[in-house]
Amino acid sequence: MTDSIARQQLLYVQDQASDDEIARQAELYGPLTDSVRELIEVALLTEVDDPEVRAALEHIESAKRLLRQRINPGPYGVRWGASGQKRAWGNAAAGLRNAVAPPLIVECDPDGRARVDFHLGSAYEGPAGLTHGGVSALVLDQVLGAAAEAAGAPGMTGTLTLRYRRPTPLGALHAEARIDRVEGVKTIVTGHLSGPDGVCVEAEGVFILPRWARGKDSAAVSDPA
Ligand SMILES: CCCCCCCC/C=C\CCCCCCCC(=O)SCCNC(=O)CCNC(=O)[C@H](O)C(C)(C)COP(=O)(O)OP(=O)(O)OC[C@H]1O[C@@H](n2cnc3c(N)ncnc32)[C@H](O)[C@@H]1OP(=O)(O)O
Repeated sequence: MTDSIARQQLLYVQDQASDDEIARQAELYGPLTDSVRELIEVALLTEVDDPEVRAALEHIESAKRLLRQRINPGPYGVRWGASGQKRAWGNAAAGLRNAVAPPLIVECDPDGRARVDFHLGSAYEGPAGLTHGGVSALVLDQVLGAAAEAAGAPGMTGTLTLRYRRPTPLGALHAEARIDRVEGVKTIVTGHLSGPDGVCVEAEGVFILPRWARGKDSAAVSDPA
């Protein structure tokens, strides 16, 4: 086994946190993450005068000093608590502690369907006024992957094929996915991302349970996030 695979496995952790402790952390860190996410938008769009920008910067630097006093060297990894509750809180698309995530709160069914209504603000712009194509890929990767995981057939993305049918606006969007078929360690999932005028991006993904995870307790990797 290569070092990088061994390091990757170490970041899947059963930390035995109780449901109460997980709820406490979610209540504490959720608002922090939301505030930082809003800060990204405000920093992008503010038009206040120079002194206000400099004053805001001082406040932000001071908040960072406070938070840095004790810090996980990172990344966050994926953790399971005592009841099996999963926390992928660092996830770039869905992580409760990741201000970069839109975030996606994906609803899943055990038959391998997933859907999410979400909002993309100005921080996700690609072409003027439109969603960045890589962000659409991020969203679809997550939603298709969640569908595979919900059905107990999780995997790493092997191939993700996208067809950008019409420009994706910013704002209120929807994505959904469903398992098309399972072929051994491969799960083939299809889905789309849509805006107010209809489907913007169609997707097909092949999700593969990596060699190192085969034969492991699949419940540990298949609890919906
Ligand atoms: C205990 C923990 C377990 C965790 C596992 C699940 C985690 C996720 C779970 C839940 C997530 C929720 C949602 C998340 C969504 C976002 C996911 C991402 O962003 S993932 C990051 C981007 N993807 C990568 O970085 C992959 C990098 N590539 C690899 O690691 C390997 O190449 C991998 C795993 C894709 C395949 O390697 P091999 O060695 O395990 O597979 P071989 O045994 O060679 O092949 C198995 C079958 O797959 C086909 N295959 C191999 N690579 C393929 C590919 N790239 N595309 C299509 N098919 C491929 C082969 O032809 C073979 O098919 P035949 O069984 O013979 O029919």
